[in-house]
Amino acid sequence: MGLGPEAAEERERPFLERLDEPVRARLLEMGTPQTYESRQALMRAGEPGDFVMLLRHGYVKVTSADRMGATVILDVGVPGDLHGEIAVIAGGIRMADVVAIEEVHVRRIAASEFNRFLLDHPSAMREVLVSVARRFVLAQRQRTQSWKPQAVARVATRLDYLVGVCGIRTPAGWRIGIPLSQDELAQFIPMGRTMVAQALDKLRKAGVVASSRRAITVVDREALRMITEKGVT
Ligand SMILES: Nc1ncnc2c1ncn2[C@@H]1O[C@@H]2COP(=O)(O)O[C@H]2[C@H]1O
Repeated sequence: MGLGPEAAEERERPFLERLDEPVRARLLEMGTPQTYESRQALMRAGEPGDFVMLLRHGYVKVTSADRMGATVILDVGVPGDLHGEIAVIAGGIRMADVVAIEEVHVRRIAASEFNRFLLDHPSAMREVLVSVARRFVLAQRQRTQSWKPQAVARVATRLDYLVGVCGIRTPAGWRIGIPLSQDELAQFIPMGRTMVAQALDKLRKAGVVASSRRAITVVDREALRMITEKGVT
């Protein structure tokens, strides 16, 4: 997938899926399995990075606090994603919290073991680099989009991204697979909750999305993508 400016705001397939079979099998033998309950932190900002986590089942959110102390969701993580690589590679502290959205199963791999694995498998090293580069590109895009004046266009952009990450095809359209609350959706855009509710209402009335308390379905993705560019009134 290209990373050009006109590319949709999508990310690569999860890290694990991008590895060749023998390398993937080797990685899956490493570390120890662990389970986290919904809302439990897998790792916390500021802690030393002495392990990485390979997500095997369930969704997580990567969160940080803005200058006023409000929580911002930087991204969501899906099965196959790798977390904690930044502090492990840079040898520093965690840059964000990673929190379970539902019950999650991971493999926790010690930093020393993971670093050895990367040296032994240059193709995996490259894929870690791809993940980090991709996050960098998305963060830059998000930052430049935060001044998009149209609230509806900003909400539409994030919904389109979520469809790319965890969309489930249903007869009614693309259901967003991650059970995000309205507060979490607001933290992900990021935008005030009331503005998000108003934007969702406009999208609903335009026949682009259908939503209930924790489930959003993108009924018309083409129209959603048009709105990410032009907005609606
Ligand atoms: N903007 C981001 N998007 C996606 N994942 C992130 C982002 N920032 C941090 N992470 C992940 O969250 C982890 C927190 O611990 P690390 O800093 O070790 O490594 C980080 C990445 O794996």
